[in-house]
Amino acid sequence: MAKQPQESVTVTLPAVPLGYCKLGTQVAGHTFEASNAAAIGLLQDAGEGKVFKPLGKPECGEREINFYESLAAAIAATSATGNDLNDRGDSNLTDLATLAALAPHVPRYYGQQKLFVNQRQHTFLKLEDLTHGMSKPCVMDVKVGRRTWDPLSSAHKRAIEEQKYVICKQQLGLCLPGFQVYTPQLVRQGRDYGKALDVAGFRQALALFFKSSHSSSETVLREVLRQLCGIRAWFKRQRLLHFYASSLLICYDYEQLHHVKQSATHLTNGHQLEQRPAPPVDQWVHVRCIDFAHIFPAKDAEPDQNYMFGLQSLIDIVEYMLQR
Ligand SMILES: Nc1ncnc2c1ncn2[C@@H]1O[C@H](COP(=O)(O)OP(=O)(O)OP(=O)(O)O)[C@@H](O)[C@H]1O
Ligand SMILES: O=P(O)(O)O[C@@H]1[C@H](O)[C@H](O)[C@@H](OP(=O)(O)O)[C@H](OP(=O)(O)O)[C@H]1O
Repeated sequence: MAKQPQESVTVTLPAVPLGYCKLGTQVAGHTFEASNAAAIGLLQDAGEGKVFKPLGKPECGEREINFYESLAAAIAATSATGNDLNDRGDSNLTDLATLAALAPHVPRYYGQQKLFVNQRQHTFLKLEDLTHGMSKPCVMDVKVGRRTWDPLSSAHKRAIEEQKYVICKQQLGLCLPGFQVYTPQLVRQGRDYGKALDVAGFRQALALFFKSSHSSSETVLREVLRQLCGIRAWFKRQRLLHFYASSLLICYDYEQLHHVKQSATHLTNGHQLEQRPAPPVDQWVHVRCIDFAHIFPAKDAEPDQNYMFGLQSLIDIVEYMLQR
């Protein structure tokens, strides 16, 4: 039988549902790959302000869903009982109140959503887009903790994790899998850049990200410090969970730096300026805990020293930048 001529079809991956696209501001984590239909990254919807995170490996997805669902249940229980769960002497209720207190430091969760991507159905977590409304989003993903392997990791996974970002991880309890910043040109760096950094390089990357030479960087740094201290206060209080390989996502809008500068000029020389005043800083600077794929119950109700060590290093670096 004569062979039919084959039509060559070029499929551009990812194939995503109408109204969705790749999350343009994703700086780290699992991403789409042009020639691998199984590689799935984060999606965003058209202007709705939500991101969609794929569940990934089954055990990771299950832990992350459990985390967000438990947090949602704790928030519901706390609001139903008028925020007085701590005073009732019931340890379960106290735990719910403690967990609920993490909510301001985590992206809002809107449940699960199934979407067809690359011709297969995947489950996604629907989350608040921390960069929503930013015209020039600067985004940094900082992974926290000297130890980034969880208690169920194989010896192989443990070895892989211990060989990455070695200097920063061991000395600071931090690593830098990716960031993007406007300078004003958009500069993006990924995991290879982060893996090559020593402590001085890590500090320089933060100086670049926060534009420590820019006159408005103090406003951003003070707000980042305030939010980091809020997260530290929660970790000091809680004995429920240990976070492995979890990140802090730091986002701010480069565009707003000019408004801050103009408001400052307005105040100092008394002239009327046409420009709008800057919105409140917590509307365009966000620091949130993300990535709960390796979250585990705290063993023997111990505090999460591994996370707190890294978090304190980041706070020390930000405080140092503010003093200069
Ligand atoms: N709520 C959010 N809003 C905006 N961007 C987000 C949000 N969550 C995640 N991102 C973006 O996606 C990236 C990856 O997120 P996340 O760490 O949750 O994914 P992951 O694939 O589990 O990562 P890893 O490979 O480290 O396990 C972040 O660095 C950030 O750029
Ligand atoms: O920092 P890198 O070099 O990007 O390394 C990745 C990072 O450690 C992720 O946390 C991990 O995903 P999990 O959290 O899902 O384990 C991923 O494992 P994977 O390649 O097995 O997915 C690693 O490749």
